[in-house]
Amino acid sequence: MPAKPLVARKGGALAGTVRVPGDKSISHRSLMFGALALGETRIEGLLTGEDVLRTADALRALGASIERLDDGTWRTRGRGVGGLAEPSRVLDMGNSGTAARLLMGLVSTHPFTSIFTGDASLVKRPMARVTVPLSKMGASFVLRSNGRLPGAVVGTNMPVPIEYRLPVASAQVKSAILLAGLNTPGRTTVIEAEPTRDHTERMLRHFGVDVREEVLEDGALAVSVTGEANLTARDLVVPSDPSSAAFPAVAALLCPGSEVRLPGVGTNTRRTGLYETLKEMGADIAFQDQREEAGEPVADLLVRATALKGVEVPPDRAPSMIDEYPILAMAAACATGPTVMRGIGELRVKESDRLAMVADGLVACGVKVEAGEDWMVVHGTGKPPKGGARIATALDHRIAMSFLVLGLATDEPVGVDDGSFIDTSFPGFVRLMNGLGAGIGEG
Ligand SMILES: O=C(O)C1=C[C@@H](OP(=O)(O)O)[C@@H](O)[C@H](O)C1
Ligand SMILES: C=C(OP(=O)(O)O)C(=O)O
Repeated sequence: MPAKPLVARKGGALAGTVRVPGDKSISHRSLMFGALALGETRIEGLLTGEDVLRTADALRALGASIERLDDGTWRTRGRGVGGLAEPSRVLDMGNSGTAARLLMGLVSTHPFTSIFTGDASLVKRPMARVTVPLSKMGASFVLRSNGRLPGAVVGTNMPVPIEYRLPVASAQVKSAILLAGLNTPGRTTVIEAEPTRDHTERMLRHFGVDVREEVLEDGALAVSVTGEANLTARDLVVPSDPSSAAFPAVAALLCPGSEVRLPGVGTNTRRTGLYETLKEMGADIAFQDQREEAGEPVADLLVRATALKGVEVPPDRAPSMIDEYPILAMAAACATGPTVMRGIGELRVKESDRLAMVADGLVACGVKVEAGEDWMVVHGTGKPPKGGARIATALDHRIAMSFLVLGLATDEPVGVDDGSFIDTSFPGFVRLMNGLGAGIGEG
């Protein structure tokens, strides 16, 4: 893919109503569970970002039927739990950690071999976090010596259920194990000390699977599925992605006079830590017409420009806003006083080392930042920083979008070296932002 440099310039207020694309986490799972269900599943609002298209392609290689219909909805015809077939080609998961880790879980309890790879970002990300528990269930793995892809999954024909306590807060690891557990006799349990996004659990229930949750004595949550489960095809509606909505929302907060409405955004509390934090910073954000669609809560967001103040983000909030720290840091850079973020070491193993990329990029824009292994403090001065930098994005969509949002508020423009990866999670980002009045262009 050729690099696509983009630049954001300060303009007037942002105004209007825009629907941001479907939730990425829910979209991946819609296709995966549709591929496991018996019967036909219709999916409305599926994200057609590159990451989700990789999942669709891999599931086709595993024998599922997945089609996009003329009306924009998607239809899957599943193979039943345990019914996937050995792929005759390498499964290239592109930029997507979620696709790679969840599908590695899924195929690990199917008796065949699959080979996984990814792009220059994905092949740097740790995979032992899934291969360790999945090995305990009986699968074998051949990864590079540093525990990275490319690698092969040799699925087991005699899977054993496990009880596994997550060493890192990760919905991807939890979901990989639960997916493996679907084709495993007996009960597979994942214990999480800090609750992570629960889209897998909610969607499995929507498809008729008995998912149990129990709070343990130490406060941890045990989530379990009983295997050799049957998924019954059910229609799905994918809400707009709160992680994508964060970009126009923060842009509206930072550009004086703005008022932006974002309808149908997912408001699952395991995802809304950013919004809670922004409200603590004083943000004028209203959640209107709160309702439920296909097992997930949604609301219309109304965001008005606000002068923000720095806050200390509680570390136990990190799982509910893990992808939102880059955009929070942009808001923090314009706020009055320091914003303290702790317990964010996981940012170092995302599409890029997001902690370093955010800190370096903000410094280049004239912001004072302190950072350590798993923490960062952004010192805002109460007005937008000077800007005037070109930011390296290292194949990371959220770094690109975050700095473009900052550039809408800074005196001098902010550019990114490559915006092409924005399409992995937020196709149409530039058009949508410019439709609200933003000035993002090529260059
Ligand atoms: O389960 C998911 O859909 C995701 C979980 C998170 O990753 P981790 O599980 O690695 O924290 C998040 O960063 C990612 O964007 C999507
Ligand atoms: C971390 C992310 O995604 P993934 O892990 O699926 O690559 C993200 O979208 O910010």
